[in-house]
Amino acid sequence: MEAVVIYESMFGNTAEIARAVAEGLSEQVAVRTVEVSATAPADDVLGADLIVVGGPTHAFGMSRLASREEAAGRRPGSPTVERGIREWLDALADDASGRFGATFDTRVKSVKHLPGSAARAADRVVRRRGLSPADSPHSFYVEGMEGPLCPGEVERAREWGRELGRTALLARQSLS
Ligand SMILES: Cc1cc2nc3c(=O)[nH]c(=O)nc-3n(C[C@H](O)[C@H](O)[C@H](O)COP(=O)(O)O)c2cc1C
Repeated sequence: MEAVVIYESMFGNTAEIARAVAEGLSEQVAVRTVEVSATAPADDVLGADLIVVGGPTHAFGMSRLASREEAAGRRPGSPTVERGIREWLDALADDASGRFGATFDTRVKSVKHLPGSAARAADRVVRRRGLSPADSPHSFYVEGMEGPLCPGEVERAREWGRELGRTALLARQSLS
């Protein structure tokens, strides 16, 4: 069983969560962690049974080029990522169907009551692509617009990774 964690991150918070999720997963399954702009979706998911996708919440949903440019403007030297998880999912072929999928995001704790979440938006696309959800979309919280992560979130992400690994393994065993 192999998992791949695909992530997008402008300020490093989602990257840290992605690494923690991968750490948790690695207790159960083989795992690769891939930054979203690094390669093409078809190569990223090759051989993966579980695809975990995460990114920052921008303007109540997944980032767009304009919101990534706005983020980059806040922190000189940060990358203007041409491709975020929205574009990555758009380019993911329908033949990824039949695998397990899970989504996560980071977002600001003080506006926790607001409905917008990149993870939920990504989850809708993942389902449309025919992946079977391994869990509900998960949010991890940052203190302010640029972070840092709230206390305990890295540990929570590691635990979620463990759970995902267990769920995906059990689901695959029950299918075979
Ligand atoms: C342009 C922009 C729009 C944002 N919109 C939201 C939002 O709608 N809701 C929210 O909770 N956080 C919002 N944020 C805060 C981001 O979620 C936060 O920057 C992100 O979690 C940090 O992740 P990263 O370090 O991986 O980039 C926004 C940030 C930026 C730069």
